[in-house]
Amino acid sequence: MFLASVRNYFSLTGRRLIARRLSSSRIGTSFRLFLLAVSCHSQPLSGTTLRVSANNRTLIEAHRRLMTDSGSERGRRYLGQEEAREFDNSLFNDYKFSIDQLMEVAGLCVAQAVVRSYPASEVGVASPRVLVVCGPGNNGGDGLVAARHLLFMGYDPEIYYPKRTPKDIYKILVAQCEKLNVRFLTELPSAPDIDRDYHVIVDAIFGFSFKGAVRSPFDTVLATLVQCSTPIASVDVPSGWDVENGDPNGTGLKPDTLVSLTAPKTCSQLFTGRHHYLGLRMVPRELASQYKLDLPPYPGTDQIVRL
Ligand SMILES: NC(=O)C1=CN([C@@H]2O[C@H](COP(=O)(O)OP(=O)(O)OC[C@H]3O[C@@H](n4cnc5c(N)ncnc54)[C@H](O)[C@@H]3O)[C@@H](O)[C@H]2O)[C@H](O)CC1
Ligand SMILES: [K+]
Repeated sequence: MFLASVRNYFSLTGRRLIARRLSSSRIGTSFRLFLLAVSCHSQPLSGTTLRVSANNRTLIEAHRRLMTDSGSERGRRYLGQEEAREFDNSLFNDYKFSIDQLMEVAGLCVAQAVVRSYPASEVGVASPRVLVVCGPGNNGGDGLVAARHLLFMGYDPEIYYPKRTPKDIYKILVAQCEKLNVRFLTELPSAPDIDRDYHVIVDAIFGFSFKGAVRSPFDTVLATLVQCSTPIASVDVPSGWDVENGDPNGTGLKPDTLVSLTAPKTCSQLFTGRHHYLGLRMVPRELASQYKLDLPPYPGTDQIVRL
């Protein structure tokens, strides 16, 4: 009865990964996963009368154990925060890729994922309106590139970029967008205005270097975006999520689409949105095998693959 209710809840909320595990595993594991799921959702369990009175420490520990146990879901290996940084450094230092090259492909992948998830034919307008919210680091840079490609793909992007890091790479990306008449907003619209004016939000705020509590001005930015019902497409990591532990307090974004870059980060196992893609098809075979990455093959000449 207990497990049946839990299964019912997960099927209702579309938690496919966890539900799959719940139905196939031992009670101990099931209970652990149940704790994990509750820890990810502060809202009451709709449609059930379940109540769990475990303290946060227990939940976080359960969550951490899940992360450790399931690092190789379907033979794929996820990158933790430190590994993602090392992996990145190796692409730069050992393989001599430049940040401009990687960011260009990353942004192109994000634009492709947005168009694939929200095609104009389904959105119902010729040029779907996209709000691209950019953070201060390279995740934000991916967003600037994505906005430019979305424009060339016939979409209508606008950018909110409140904290501009004064580095040439970002200045050039901004200048390109400005020259192409992509509008930069000086203020983030309210959630109702976003829902009225945009069809998709691209979350390019934080990626794999995010750490600790969200600092200003992004605390208020996230607080607004979580209230939106417009679908969110997150770049690499849903903003507000811990790169490894996800969103145990339920305060981060809840994207509908996630575009993991190079390899999925550990927290992506907790993603429950409809579309999960892998992009940045520039991982050398030797590096993949060094990190024991079993990445899915990309179809044909595609830059993204659905996970
Ligand atoms: N090889 C690859 O996979 C590539 C990935 N790319 C993208 O780059 C990001 C990682 O970029 P990085 O600059 O290292 O970090 P972030 O963009 O995640 O953010 C750093 C930025 O954010 C600030 N910050 C960190 N924590 C907080 C906080 N709690 N509150 C407020 N601000 C915070 C920090 O100070 C920095 O300013 C990766 O995810 C991909 O999206 C590259 O584009 C290509 C190569
Ligand atoms: K992000």
